Amino acid sequence: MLLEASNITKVFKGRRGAAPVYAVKDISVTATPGTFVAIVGESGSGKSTLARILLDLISPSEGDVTLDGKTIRGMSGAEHTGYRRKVQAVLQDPAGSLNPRKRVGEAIGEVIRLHRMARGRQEIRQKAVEVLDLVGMTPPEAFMDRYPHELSGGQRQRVLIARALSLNPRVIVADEAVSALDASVKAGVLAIMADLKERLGVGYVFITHDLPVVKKVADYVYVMKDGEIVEHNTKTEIFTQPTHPYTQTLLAAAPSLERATARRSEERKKHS
Ligand SMILES: Nc1ncnc2c1ncn2[C@@H]1O[C@H](COP(=O)(O)OP(=O)(O)OP(=O)(O)O)[C@@H](O)[C@H]1O
Repeated sequence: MLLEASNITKVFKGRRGAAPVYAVKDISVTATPGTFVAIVGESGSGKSTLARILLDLISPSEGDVTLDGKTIRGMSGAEHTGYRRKVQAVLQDPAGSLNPRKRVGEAIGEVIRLHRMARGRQEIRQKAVEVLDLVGMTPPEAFMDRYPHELSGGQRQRVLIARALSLNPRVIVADEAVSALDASVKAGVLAIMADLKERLGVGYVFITHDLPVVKKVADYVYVMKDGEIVEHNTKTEIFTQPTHPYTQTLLAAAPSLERATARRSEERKKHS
């Protein structure tokens, strides 16, 4: 399977007579199952806009997204549904993405039922247990009846990954999916994602401003700045021989960013 965004431009109307905003400009990205692709860039560089386009939530102004050569805009209703199953989202803010009134088992079960991934209460429950197990929430039965507020941030993020997995996706688009988590929890969720890549062949388009995370898990990296991709290469090349000045600046700033993040996390712990 090959997911391709080709020459994508997205223009938003300027607010109250302001000039139009070119959120992404003529960018091309590819993703495949079993590969961890990272899109890195600072705030406002267009990463989330690209994520929303890949997830078929908004349409590009120019360019096309294709899955195995078939463009999204040419897809029938049934093909769209298939696309949205194969390309799943795991977004930031796990608290906001889960309905506070639904238990974990229900939240996952309703997605399974809606997409007819299993039939009947027993089979649906079994599938939900299976995906919770896959994300390391063990024993899964202990989590099925919990509400989101009874889970930690890392556990909520795992539930979101489990819910996405219940649809057997080939690629998961993860937008700042671990950014809000403390370092050790973040490492745990990333380890699960890497494990799913190895065991199930899931691919990722992993959107982040967090270079240490990219260094840890990515296979291939796209660097975005002001709506453009300024450089893309294998992770090793990006980290050892960055060619674009912007990538070099990002890398030079990374160690201090890492220290600042660790400091913030320490301070949060002290105050909590
Ligand atoms: N619906 C919209 N209408 C107008 N402008 C928008 C809209 N969505 C995004 N933009 C603008 O497009 C640009 C890129 O935004 P985007 O959210 O994609 O960047 P980002 O790299 O994901 O940033 P962040 O990490 O802060 O979310 C920004 O200038 C933003 O203000």
